[in-house]
Amino acid sequence: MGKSSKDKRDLYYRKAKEQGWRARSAFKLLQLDSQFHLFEGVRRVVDLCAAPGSWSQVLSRELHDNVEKDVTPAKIVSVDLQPMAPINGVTTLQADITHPATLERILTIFGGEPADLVISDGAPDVTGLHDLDEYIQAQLILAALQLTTCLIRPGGSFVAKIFRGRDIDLMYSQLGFLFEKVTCAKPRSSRASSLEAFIVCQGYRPRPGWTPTLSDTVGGLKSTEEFFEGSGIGRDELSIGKKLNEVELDFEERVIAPFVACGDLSEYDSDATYTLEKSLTSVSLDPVQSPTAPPYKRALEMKRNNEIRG
Ligand SMILES: C[S@@+](CC[C@H](N)C(=O)[O-])C[C@H]1O[C@@H](n2cnc3c(N)ncnc32)[C@H](O)[C@@H]1O
Repeated sequence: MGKSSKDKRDLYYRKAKEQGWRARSAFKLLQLDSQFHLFEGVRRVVDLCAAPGSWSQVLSRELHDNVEKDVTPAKIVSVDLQPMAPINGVTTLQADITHPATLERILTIFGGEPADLVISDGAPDVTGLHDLDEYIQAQLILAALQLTTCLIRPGGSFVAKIFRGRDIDLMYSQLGFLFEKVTCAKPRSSRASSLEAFIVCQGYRPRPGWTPTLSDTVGGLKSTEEFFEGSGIGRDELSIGKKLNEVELDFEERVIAPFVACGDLSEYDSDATYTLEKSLTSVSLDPVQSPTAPPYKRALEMKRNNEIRG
């Protein structure tokens, strides 16, 4: 389907074309970096769910092409189910982030050294069934987080796209067990009408003695409880965000991540009213053909068992 005239009017879409970015999402990462200085001191970085590759282009420019002559460029690994055209200084992997072998492939490229930064702009195909879409998106974030905890060094950072839904306070509180600082950021280039935002998690600090591990079955993510097993964090503590969501509490008692807007407002195109990214618009429920096959499989099972509505 061709671009509508509304798409063409979008400022960031036009700017991306002019500046040679593969997608307008490049500006989201640039604006997040200008707010949070994500790239400072980064030697190894992973871009999860990276196709078509505008975030990887940003990483390539900032951490490879533009570094001083006497500085060794960072190692950049980009992962997506879709093939990606090559980018200077970037190793691309066509792989599923929910597959345990993907972790080994990344670590091999890093020579067994941990990453300083993991970013994830993951989005599954939407089905239009709200509960199903929310479930699959949550699974993708959980997959990115589980992979990240097996990959990053203490003190490292994790950035991921989220859609601010019902259980978001729960996620913030769980991330609070893993990182010193968790912020929810909405870059100016992210359409105002969209629920999209980014969690910026800084200062990874796993509990002493806890070694995070992935499930060894394909697409078989660990549940949050299984994942945190052995960390000393109890089930009650893990569900505290949810509990707090269910009752009206005084504002200070709720676990709320600071919310910041970033980027320069002056050029913001208020005309852009649509909410879905290009990659979110196709619909596929085929568990084999779908780019997010493992989560879909589980989601379809859940739908069959009437565990979710829609
Ligand atoms: C919004 S796009 C990413 C855009 C990218 N950040 C950029 O700047 O060009 C979302 C991507 O998530 C990928 N994706 C979805 N599920 C995935 C999975 N299980 N493993 C790897 N990639 C996945 C899709 O293939 C899609 O390319």
